[in-house]
Amino acid sequence: MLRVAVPNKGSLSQSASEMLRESGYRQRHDSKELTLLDAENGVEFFYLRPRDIALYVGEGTLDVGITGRDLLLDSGAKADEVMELGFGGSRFHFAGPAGRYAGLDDLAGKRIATSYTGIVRDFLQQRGIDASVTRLDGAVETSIQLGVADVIADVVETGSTLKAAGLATFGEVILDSEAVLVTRGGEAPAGFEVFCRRLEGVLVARTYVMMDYDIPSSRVSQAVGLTPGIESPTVSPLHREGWVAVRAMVPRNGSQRLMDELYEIGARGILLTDIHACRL
Ligand SMILES: Nc1ncnc2c1ncn2[C@@H]1O[C@H](COP(=O)(O)OP(=O)(O)OP(=O)(O)O)[C@@H](O)[C@H]1O
Ligand SMILES: O=P(O)(O)OC[C@H]1O[C@H](OP(=O)(O)OP(=O)(O)O)[C@H](O)[C@@H]1O
Ligand SMILES: [Mg+2]
Repeated sequence: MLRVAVPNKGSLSQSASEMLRESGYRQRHDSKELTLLDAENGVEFFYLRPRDIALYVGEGTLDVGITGRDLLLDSGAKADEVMELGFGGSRFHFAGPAGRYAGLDDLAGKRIATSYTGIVRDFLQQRGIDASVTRLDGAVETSIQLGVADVIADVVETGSTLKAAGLATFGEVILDSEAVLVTRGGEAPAGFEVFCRRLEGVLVARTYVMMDYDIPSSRVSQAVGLTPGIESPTVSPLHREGWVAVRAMVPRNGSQRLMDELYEIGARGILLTDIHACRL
């Protein structure tokens, strides 16, 4: 049985369960359920705080986990990132009252509030910056107004929370984060490869669409240059003399522009269809 940790609450929880469901696994229907056994697929899911997930995996108590890259690094756990999952994207930034701070040089001697003390302390140490770090559980933006800190270091997604608090980021992005799959390294546990392949299948199905079109044979090499597919496109004869049908996976982004270009060079009957799952 592969033992998998899944975020039970917060920004990553819903998308993680959705991805697992799309990968063909059972997921809980009630957010109070703490574990769920999917015996048919040989997986047991444990719903845990995303901040704790890398620790369980690093200790070897659980085999695989879904968490944020920022939470993994902050934990200092002996777990490794093995796959980006394409959701839960955020940037980790220093921020202060808008207009007051110009760059990281301004951090020296300041009081920094954050929920991610591991990341912040490592960063300050690497840069040789001397500043004090206070750990807060959340709502760190308010700590400046209340006089507890001069600067915060926090997750920024849309930036609307910072703006509402009259704060602005300064300096470079400390970390680009997203949801990732983590394991402990060493020998892969039984069932791990199948689990990864299923998630990869969903990632690819989300990123690609299937494109079909008909084109005169004389233009096929030009068309295939535009839609090379993953291995190579399928080209089949049509009943109509001098025409072929082409089928290839293409990136979802830019697929409308690609349809325009194919039309320009003589393709007709151009169809786009969603892919629901795949194994490459
Ligand atoms: N808008 C966001 N706010 C917070 N975390 C976010 C956001 N968008 C993505 N994330 C990512 O989600 C993870 C944090 O999730 P976590 O559940 O610990 O906090 P949360 O979403 O703020 O939930 P809560 O504060 O309600 O417990 C991090 O990896 C973070 O980068
Ligand atoms: O850039 P934004 O889209 O505004 O999102 C980022 C904000 O969301 C999170 O807070 P959350 O709502 O989780 O509250 P918390 O501080 O209590 O964790 C995070 O800590 C930021 O404050
Ligand atoms: Mg939060």
